Amino acid sequence: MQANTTRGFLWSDIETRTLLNIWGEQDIQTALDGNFRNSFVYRDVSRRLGAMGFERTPEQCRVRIKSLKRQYLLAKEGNLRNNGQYHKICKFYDIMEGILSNRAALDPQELMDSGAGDGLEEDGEDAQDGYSEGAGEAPYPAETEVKLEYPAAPIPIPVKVTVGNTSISAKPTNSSQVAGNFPPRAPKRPRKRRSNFPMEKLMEQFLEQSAQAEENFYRMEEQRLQAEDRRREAEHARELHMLQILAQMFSSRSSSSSSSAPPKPTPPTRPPVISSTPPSHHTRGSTGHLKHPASLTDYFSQPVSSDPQTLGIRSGSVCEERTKGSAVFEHYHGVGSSSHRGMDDDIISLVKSIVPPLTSKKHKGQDGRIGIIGGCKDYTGAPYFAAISALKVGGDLSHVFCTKEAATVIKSYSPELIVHPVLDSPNAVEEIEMWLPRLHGLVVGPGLGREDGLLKTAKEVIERSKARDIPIVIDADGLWLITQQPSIIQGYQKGILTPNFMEFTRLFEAFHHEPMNSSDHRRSVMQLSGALGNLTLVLKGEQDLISDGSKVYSCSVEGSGRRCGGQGDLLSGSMGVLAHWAHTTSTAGLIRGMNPSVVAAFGACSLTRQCNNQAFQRHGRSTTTSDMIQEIGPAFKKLFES
Ligand SMILES: NC(=O)C1=CN([C@@H]2O[C@H](COP(=O)(O)OP(=O)(O)OC[C@H]3O[C@@H](n4cnc5c(N)ncnc54)[C@H](OP(=O)(O)O)[C@@H]3O)[C@@H](O)[C@H]2O)[C@@H](O)CC1
Ligand SMILES: Nc1ncnc2c1ncn2[C@@H]1O[C@H](COP(=O)(O)OP(=O)(O)OP(=O)(O)O)[C@@H](O)[C@H]1O
Repeated sequence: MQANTTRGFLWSDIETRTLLNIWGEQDIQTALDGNFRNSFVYRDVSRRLGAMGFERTPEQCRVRIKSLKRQYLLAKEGNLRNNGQYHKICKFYDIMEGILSNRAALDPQELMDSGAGDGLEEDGEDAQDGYSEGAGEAPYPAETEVKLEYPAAPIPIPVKVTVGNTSISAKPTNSSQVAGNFPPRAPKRPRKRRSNFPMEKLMEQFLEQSAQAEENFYRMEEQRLQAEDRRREAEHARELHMLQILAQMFSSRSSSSSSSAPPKPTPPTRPPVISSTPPSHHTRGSTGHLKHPASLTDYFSQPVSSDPQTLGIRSGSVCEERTKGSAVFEHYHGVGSSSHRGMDDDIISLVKSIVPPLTSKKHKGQDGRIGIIGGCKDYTGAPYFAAISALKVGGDLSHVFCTKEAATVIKSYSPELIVHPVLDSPNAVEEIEMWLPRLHGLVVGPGLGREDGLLKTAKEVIERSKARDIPIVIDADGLWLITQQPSIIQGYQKGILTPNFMEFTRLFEAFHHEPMNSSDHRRSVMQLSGALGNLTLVLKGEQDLISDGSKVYSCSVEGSGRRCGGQGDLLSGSMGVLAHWAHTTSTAGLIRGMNPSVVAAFGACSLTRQCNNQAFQRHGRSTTTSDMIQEIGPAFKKLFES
């Protein structure tokens, strides 16, 4: 028997719909119809579900289907079809109806007649279960560790029914009563009243409330599991960070002790990045980037300040700012400062700290599920570049939401991508929104085009993603949209805009209603970021300038002279993943005094430029974005894992 490896009891609507779609496929139905044993069929169902990004064991799939069939039967038996109540009992009634009505082997009369249990068992799906249905959903063979779809102990469901002015309470003993053994008559009621009582109504209310109780249970379970997930992720991030600090402490100790030369005064060439303790505790390592706290406990327990006012700005210089009792990011570039190698290294070490460890404890999806909104008739390469880059950086799943016409083309580029041909469908927003709860980051714009309908959909998706607090990177045609309606993203702290010079100029002029001062890009970047509500802004170019309105960071990792189209898509796709990692790490309190969006932006810019450099060394003038994508792995390793 297979042990359960998934986390939750609760199936989301989208997960259930996907399961039903798979279960309803012709070959699956045929296999189930024709076979006495069905375990291999559910293995296939589970595998297909996994390919869609939902990890469930075959046993869980089977139990879920069984439960759905029960709900379907209840709704059908309850004869609620005509008054529209059936949806409350069986949310997926229509889909079930569609599948089961096509099932040749299933006699509808038989379905209606089979009062207790599943009522659908004759089709062979459950014939080899090895357990009986009589005691409800719970009874698995003893050795099975599968988490139950329903709680092991039946939930007593108090039912309150109002008839005229009289309230009646009924207490079923367990869920199997709800399922199949519903008493033919309501208990303990005066004969006179019963004769007037609308039995159908009573049953309807009873079923409705039992479904409600079941739903409440699932909701609570979901909340518990989410809290558990967050705790686990924070723990992972914390462990990793402690290891990194330890490694840096050791390396700084060993390099200073291995040196036979007499100790020199500490050169001020590479100032430390992070200080977690008040000035009196500072002990600067001779070679490390981190100002080592007196102890690790101190490091994690200090209060944090990321307030730009607290940090201060000193134009054109590297400076140390010490604020009593606050962890401060100690140096940065003010407006107009030149790039500084030590500075780059310091931010790179922060990027390193957001990279999640690769461990055997994780399951698919935990390191990032990224959505790309883009891909239309004219542009299929851009969303592909963004989506594949997200995977190559270390995201687990990449979804592309594109137009129908673009979908097959994008799929044909790569089996790695999950492609949804929904962007131009009439209910595009709802179709995309179904996936939002599962996405950790969104990239809007690569290859989106500028058709009104598509831009309107993109706008709605951005709004709904903001409501879910999802990091959003906006590039290319997404920036066109923002130029028309800046309020869509203004002030959203998990938003990052990545304009090239042209796109930046359009945005700037839309905001400031005056031409941009092209002699001082730094000032313009800072100004526009401030006007956007301290949103993180990346002006791409010879140097990538990154600002969150309080400081300007410049990324000048060496690239090459090759400017092939699509490099910006590599940048935005990888940034989508890094933004997720940075915000997760920041939530765990592990990036201090630094805006996580800036850390992600800096990481993605460095990576893109490094890829460009490496690809150019191999291919020279013939370098393309695909060549750069091949370099993501080695470049990432070189920058962030060395
Ligand atoms: N393989 C694919 O599918 C790819 C598809 N892509 C997709 O194409 C869509 C349109 O994007 P886009 O960037 O071409 O459109 P747009 O903003 O009108 O820019 C064009 C104009 O801007 C100028 N210009 C550009 N950069 C500049 C700079 N740095 N500095 C100065 N000027 C600059 C340039 O001027 P020109 O050289 O013509 O004088 C030109 O006039 C979008 O969805 C994107 O994702 C791309 O991702 C590539 C790979
Ligand atoms: N002059 C340059 N020198 C070095 N690197 C550059 C230069 N211009 C751009 N880059 C790098 O290429 C990345 C993409 O910038 P680019 O200006 O090509 O974006 P884009 O025009 O939006 O791209 P796309 O072709 O995908 O639409 C930048 O982040 C930067 O790292």
